[in-house]
Amino acid sequence: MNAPETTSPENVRRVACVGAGVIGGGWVAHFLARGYDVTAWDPAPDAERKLRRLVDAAWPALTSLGLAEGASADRLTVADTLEQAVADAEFVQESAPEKLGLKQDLLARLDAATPPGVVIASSTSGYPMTDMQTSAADPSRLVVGHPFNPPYLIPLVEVVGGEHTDAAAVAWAARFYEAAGKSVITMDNEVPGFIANRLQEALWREALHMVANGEATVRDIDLSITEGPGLRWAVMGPMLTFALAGGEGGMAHMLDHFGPSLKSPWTRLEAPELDKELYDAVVAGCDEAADGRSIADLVAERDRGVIDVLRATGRLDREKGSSR
Ligand SMILES: NC(=O)C1=CN([C@@H]2O[C@H](COP(=O)(O)OP(=O)(O)OC[C@H]3O[C@@H](n4cnc5c(N)ncnc54)[C@H](O)[C@@H]3O)[C@@H](O)[C@H]2O)C=CC1
Ligand SMILES: C[N+](C)(C)CC(=O)CC(=O)[O-]
Repeated sequence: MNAPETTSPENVRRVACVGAGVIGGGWVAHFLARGYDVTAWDPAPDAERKLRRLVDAAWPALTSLGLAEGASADRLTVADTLEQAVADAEFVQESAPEKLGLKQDLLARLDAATPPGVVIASSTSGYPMTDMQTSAADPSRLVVGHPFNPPYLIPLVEVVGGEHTDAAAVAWAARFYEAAGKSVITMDNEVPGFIANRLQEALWREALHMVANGEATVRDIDLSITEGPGLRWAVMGPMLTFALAGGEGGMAHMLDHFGPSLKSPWTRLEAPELDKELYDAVVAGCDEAADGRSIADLVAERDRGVIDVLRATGRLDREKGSSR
């Protein structure tokens, strides 16, 4: 970074969130619950109303998890301009739409307006930072901090820099997210699609094939995960889960036994064409699966379920030991 960092990651008090939709709003709720002062900016005319509604909807879940000392939704300020939002920020989280040109311009604007030495993270779900940092005067402080929806409940953040990012900025961001209660995976190189999204997209691609081919309904696909592997994945990842499939022989036996099936042609399908038929089938299938529940109902149901899983697997107890 061009200037020495002004605040250590553990001492950050003021965070700016730029872009306040599903993810930016989720970040705002998370940082507020962790006791930060948060300034948000979003150019949409009704952004403040939507943001406060999102925070209000998340607050009961966050309260049941336990708020940091002094945490309050009143510590949110919605700024009139991007420049005002970041003027005093000690960390900036960008969560604008996933459009490369927009991210390039926005990160350059943020870099110009944010105090020197302050790390700026993008929530991008797939662009490499090398491609996004092209217009910034100081690209060295720009990192990816990829969250999972909703950022106020799902702990994981994937952190990685670009070719022009200073390694110190990546390390600073990882320490900051950890101090803010997140679980961090730091990548040394720009893995295409990061780690978790590569895995999720592989599953998603196969699910779309099955809907397109009439092999499974949207409901079958969701049930196959929630009543099947998804239950195990909340406890152990796919690697250790499959090691147990090898019995006492562990992963070695699992590979000897089932390794050859990896060569089956269906295990590496190309992405299906997202034509109107498939699009309509997936949207209609989700409406049917929602069974009259609104998006707000589903968000509340998801949040309750995630909290139950975090609690049942001891993650909340572990978190109590963290600094915030
Ligand atoms: N939706 C998801 O599940 C996840 C999304 N992400 C990433 O988070 C970012 C935001 O995605 P969502 O929140 O889903 O989108 P969204 O559409 O819900 O929100 C985007 C917000 O950005 C605002 N915006 C538009 N132009 C802007 C600009 N020039 N500067 C600042 N804000 C601007 C919009 O008014 C809107 O409120 C994307 O990079 C996406 O890839 C990451 C993880 C999960
Ligand atoms: C759908 N998505 C690719 C934007 C999802 C993510 O990036 C992470 C998540 O929340 O699953």
